[in-house]
Amino acid sequence: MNTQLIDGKQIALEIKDEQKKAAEALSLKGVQPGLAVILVGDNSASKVYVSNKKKACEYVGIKSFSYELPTETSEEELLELIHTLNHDKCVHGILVQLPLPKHMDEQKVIMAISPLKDVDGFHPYNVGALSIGLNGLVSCTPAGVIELLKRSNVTIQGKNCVIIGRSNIVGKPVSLLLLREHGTVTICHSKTQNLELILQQADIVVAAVGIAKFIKGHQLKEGAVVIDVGMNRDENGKLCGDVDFDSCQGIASQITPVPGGVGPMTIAMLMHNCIRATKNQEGVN
Ligand SMILES: NC(=O)C1=CN([C@@H]2O[C@H](COP(=O)(O)OP(=O)(O)OC[C@H]3O[C@@H](n4cnc5c(N)ncnc54)[C@H](OP(=O)(O)O)[C@@H]3O)[C@@H](O)[C@H]2O)C=CC1
Ligand SMILES: Nc1nc(=O)c2c([nH]1)NC[C@@H]1CN(c3ccc(C(=O)N[C@@H](CCC(=O)O)C(=O)O)cc3)C=[N+]21
Repeated sequence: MNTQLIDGKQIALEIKDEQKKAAEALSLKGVQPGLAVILVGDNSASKVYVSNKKKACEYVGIKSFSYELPTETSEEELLELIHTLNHDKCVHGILVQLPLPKHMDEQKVIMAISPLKDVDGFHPYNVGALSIGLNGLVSCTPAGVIELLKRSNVTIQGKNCVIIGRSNIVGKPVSLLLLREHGTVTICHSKTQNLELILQQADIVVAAVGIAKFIKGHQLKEGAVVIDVGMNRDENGKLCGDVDFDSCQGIASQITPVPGGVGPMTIAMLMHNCIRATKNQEGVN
């Protein structure tokens, strides 16, 4: 079997180009999309993501408003800032980079964001909308996984989809989206028994475990499509996924690399969500 690479960087670029066109069309109507990104504390990984998001905004034509707050910021101050941004007409999207410092209640902070501006799709309103099939804002990484599959001509309907991981930000929403696309969905987690047996049945595998090279090629069914959400460091400090990429060669039919797979799609879908949120709030198409 000849294993094909799913080029997330390239597909993300296509999506950013589509959003750039949409932003130009909005500009002709006198509308400039705006995204506020809030970073609390100085997590170095978070800083990289935040700077990637700013670059993407510049490329697409979204005005970005950046707030870098010290670790000691109180929860009340952060809630106050979110409140102000909720009412700011120039801001159509609000993203609070996670994780937050330990003294803050993440759920409380997320719930303070207006669901209309919740471009991360983390607010319970948007999570609920997804679970009952309403058209809310969908979380960026899960939405990116679906776009990768669709744009690589992978059929989801009727296929056995195995998701490894059940977190609120990846595993669970990916499962709901695959179900919405008529996949037959199995969600695995740390208490799952016989993971190997389940994996052998999978036509589509989505790995969101957070363990470097957790899944090996010999565990897959011949021809499986593999989407690797993981972002880990290997023993040499090199960025790697949850899937042992090399051992999947010749077994998987298609696979995403890390880096260059799901990561760039997360940013592209954030741009997509910002444009959508802007259109909704401005009442334009
Ligand atoms: N590319 C991107 O844009 C993004 C990448 N990521 C990356 O994706 C990965 C997952 O992230 P996230 O969902 O936040 O991680 P979490 O740590 O929140 O969740 C990990 C999930 O994996 C499950 N798990 C852990 N060990 C095993 C095991 N031995 N067998 C089966 N399941 C197991 C856990 O099960 P249980 O629930 O039982 O504990 C849990 O549901 C990370 O590497 C993260 O860095 C995350 C977000 C965005
Ligand atoms: N509120 C919030 N929303 C998020 O969407 C969010 C978050 N918090 N906290 C952290 C995670 C992680 N995340 C990534 C974004 C881009 C890449 C990305 O661009 N990755 C590149 C490589 C980047 C590098 O070289 O380090 C790639 O995979 O090719 C990865 C991971 C968004 N997250």
